[in-house]
Amino acid sequence: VTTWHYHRATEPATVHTVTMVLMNPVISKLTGKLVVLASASPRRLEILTNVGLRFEVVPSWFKETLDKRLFKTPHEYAVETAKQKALEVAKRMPFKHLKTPDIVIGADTVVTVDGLILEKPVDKQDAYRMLSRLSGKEHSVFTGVAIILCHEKEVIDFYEETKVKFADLSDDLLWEYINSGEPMDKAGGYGIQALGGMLVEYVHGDFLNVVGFPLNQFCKKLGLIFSPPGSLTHNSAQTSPQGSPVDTVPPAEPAASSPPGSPTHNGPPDSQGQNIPSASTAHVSTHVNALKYNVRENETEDGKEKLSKMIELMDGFKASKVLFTASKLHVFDVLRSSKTGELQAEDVAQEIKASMKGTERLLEACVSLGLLQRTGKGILSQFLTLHFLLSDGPLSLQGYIQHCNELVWPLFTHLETAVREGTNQHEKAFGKSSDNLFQDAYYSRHEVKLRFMKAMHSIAKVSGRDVATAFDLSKYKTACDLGGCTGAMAYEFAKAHPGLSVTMFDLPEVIEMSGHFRPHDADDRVSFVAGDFFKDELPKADVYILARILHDWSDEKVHILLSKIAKACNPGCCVLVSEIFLDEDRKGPSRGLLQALSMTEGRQRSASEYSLLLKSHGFTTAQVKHTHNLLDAILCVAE
Ligand SMILES: O=c1[nH]cc([C@@H]2O[C@H](COP(=O)(O)OP(=O)(O)OP(=O)(O)O)[C@@H](O)[C@H]2O)c(=O)[nH]1
Repeated sequence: VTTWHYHRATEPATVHTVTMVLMNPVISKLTGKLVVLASASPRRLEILTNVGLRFEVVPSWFKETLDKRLFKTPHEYAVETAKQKALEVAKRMPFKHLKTPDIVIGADTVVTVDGLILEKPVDKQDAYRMLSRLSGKEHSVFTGVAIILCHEKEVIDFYEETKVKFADLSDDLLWEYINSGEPMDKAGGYGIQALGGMLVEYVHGDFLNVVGFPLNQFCKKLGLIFSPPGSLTHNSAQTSPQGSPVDTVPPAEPAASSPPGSPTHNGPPDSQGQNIPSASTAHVSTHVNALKYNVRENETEDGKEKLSKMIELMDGFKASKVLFTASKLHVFDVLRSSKTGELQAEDVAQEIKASMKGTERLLEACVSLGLLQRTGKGILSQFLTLHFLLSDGPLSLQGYIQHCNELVWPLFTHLETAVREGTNQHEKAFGKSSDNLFQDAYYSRHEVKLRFMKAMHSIAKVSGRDVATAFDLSKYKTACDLGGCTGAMAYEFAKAHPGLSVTMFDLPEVIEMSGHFRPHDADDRVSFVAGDFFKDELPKADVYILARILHDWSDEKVHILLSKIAKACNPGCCVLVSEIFLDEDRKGPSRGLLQALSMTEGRQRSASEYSLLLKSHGFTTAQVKHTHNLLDAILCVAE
């Protein structure tokens, strides 16, 4: 007994010392700072205490009630919840606790299976539902973590995914487990660290992430936050207790000028064989390391990846212009029209009336970008992308490609001024000022209007089916597609919903040209009405469709339009908004954020921003659909 006690008494101390030594470079960065864990989870407390972190616990009051449908992925939901938990504490502390923390850490753990997000069960039945769903299957556990740097007003967030497979579990076993009481405060209804471990066949990934806190990644992030690459202190990277690196600094190599055996930037090996920075070597060698790190960044895998990303970005505009030019010169149409679908470069040059040398270069560039395929010596054939690139055909993007070439490209050449002034550069790009972009620019001249309409038509054709089938509209009889341009979206809705008649409502100058785009098998349930949705009375309908409309307008204008729709709606009627939905943290998709750069008064919004705008006019969000096509969709029902 004595011996046992002796070990119990000394072992933790030994572990503690080693822990402190190993974690010191990362955890010691927090010494003297007020670190707050915004979590009531005893597991998180234990995990962080075990590595020697000193912190206060202030459980968050944030209710985990974010609308899961608004998130494209479960990890975005977990990260956003973690962020909200941490922010709530960061905001509350200066008032309630009369002190401002330096750092607040929030976390949220969820389990995902069969496309569902499982949190903590609300009762035993709920736990049974969760566990029986997990039985015999692999599921993912995501923990989102947010680190708030209160003084810098910065949020660093990340997530970790671990895959866990459950054995086949009998009902008896499940109930026995549920009656133990363990599932109730745990995501997915089990605690892998305790009895729940018996349910598990395998774990792929970070075990502690399942328990509630991805310690390894957290330490890496701390390393990055407090020792950014190239800074004078970042060389203190060591290994975590598990032996994995906790900093991004590549393994130390002796500097070229160092004599063999001389101390590296990490200092001499300590008694455990670990490199601990010594007070005398750390500072000097940091310079060497900082320099070495910068110079050699392109030699690491991570550095190479970043470099190739940079090159891709620098060349991005050339690639776009190759696509625009090949499309404008009808290269893809020419290839399609050849009997075999294959042509020699000289034949293409002749057909498109261009120089041999220039055509060859263009074709080679198209091959390198995956737009065309080379099948033999100098022979090019149509590639899979071709149906998007032809000037006609059901999925032609040509209209949109030419819109990008003729309208968006010139605007982007003035991006610097647009950024400086915060305005659209239409006047600079086209020599004409415009108060109303649609009236003054897009619809001013016949060919410009046609080009613009072709662009809208392309987008509606390519994304229309996914938008039209996003929700069950079978109980509705009539729809009105506001600003529906060529009617392509309206026809898609009519096709997808046999009981629906669709009115396409747009400006008279648009309606007069919509006949050009009428499909040969046009459905007579689609009708066209001319009017201005800001000024004129809206046609009566059960469903109002706003596809690619709201992003063009400020919140103020959106409110004007939505209040008109709300007036026209009876309870139960709905509004379907289809747009690119920004991620809730506005970190993407870049397609939406890049488009915003040439906007005038409009703005890109997230699904929850659209949801809020509609809510203020009495519409409750019923469903959100991320289509993975050009446009997403949200359906909101009038109360
Ligand atoms: O195997 C295990 N899986 C999960 C857990 C614990 O489950 C909860 C997850 O809930 P949440 O992230 O919402 O955190 P809370 O406990 O509610 O605390 P907050 O105050 O941070 O919201 C978490 O406690 C995990 O530790 C487990 O123990 N084992």
